Amino acid sequence: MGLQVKGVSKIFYKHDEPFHVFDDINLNVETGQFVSLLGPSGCGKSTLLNIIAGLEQATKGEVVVDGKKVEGPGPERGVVFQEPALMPWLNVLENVTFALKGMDKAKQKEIALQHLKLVHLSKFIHSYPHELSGGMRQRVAIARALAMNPQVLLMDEPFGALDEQTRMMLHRELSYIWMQTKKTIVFVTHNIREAVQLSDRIVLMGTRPGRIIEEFEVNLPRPRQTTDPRVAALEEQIMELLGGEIEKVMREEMGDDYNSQKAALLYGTHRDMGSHI
Ligand SMILES: Nc1ncnc2c1ncn2[C@@H]1O[C@H](COP(=O)(O)OP(=O)(O)OP(=O)(O)O)[C@@H](O)[C@H]1O
Repeated sequence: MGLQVKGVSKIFYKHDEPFHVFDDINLNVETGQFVSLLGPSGCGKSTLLNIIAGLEQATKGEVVVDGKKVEGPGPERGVVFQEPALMPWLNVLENVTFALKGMDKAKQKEIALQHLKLVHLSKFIHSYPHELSGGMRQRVAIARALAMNPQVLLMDEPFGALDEQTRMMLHRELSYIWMQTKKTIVFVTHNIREAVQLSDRIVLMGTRPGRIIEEFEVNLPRPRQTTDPRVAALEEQIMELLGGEIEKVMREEMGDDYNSQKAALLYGTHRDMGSHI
């Protein structure tokens, strides 16, 4: 199931003043594609994802999923957020079956177990969220979203709060799940390495005003190795493009305190200094 973002603009009102997040965003995501929205803080990635999810309304334009205009959330679009939002009083299995309410109980259990197996949590179905690591909790959230069998999975920095090792492990798991399930995935991140590891296509967003600056097709075999010179070259190319955008955000946030050399040291805005934006 593909989706189209057609001429979407968003204005928020802050203290009665209009704030233009972005204007006239156009994006076409094909069925089964893994597309990352990558850009600096505040460029509107989450807002765009929320509009696709139907959790936020576009000020102008529309989103069309499988030929139908999005008017609100729908079962064909599953969402995974940075915080897994599990119910602490339910165990892992119940957290997933809860999402399948209305279905026959035995069927609920069968589907939940099948998806918990997919994220390698079969041994933990009776554990409670507080007994799990952050990575495991996020895998439950992914299983819960997939159990509802959405054709489109919308992910908003799902691994943003996890340590590097867990994040890398989940990258491999998500790639595997994507290959197994053939879902269409839209994935928000501000991490260049993550976008390059996972995506078929990277949509680079800039800020002030929010817009799409560039798109990259990533035709590299999976799993992608960071040591692969083609991976490194693409990361470098993206960092080059985004350096100016990040500086723009920092200048705005820091005002007179902004100093480009210090910013490079502190936040790695210089092109040789890391891939995290
Ligand atoms: N409900 C809201 N009301 C007012 N302003 C908002 C609201 N939601 C987001 N914004 C503003 O819209 C802009 C875009 O926010 P958004 O969260 O979409 O950016 P982002 O690119 O996802 O950033 P980050 O990577 O930091 O999460 C920001 O300036 C933010 O302050």
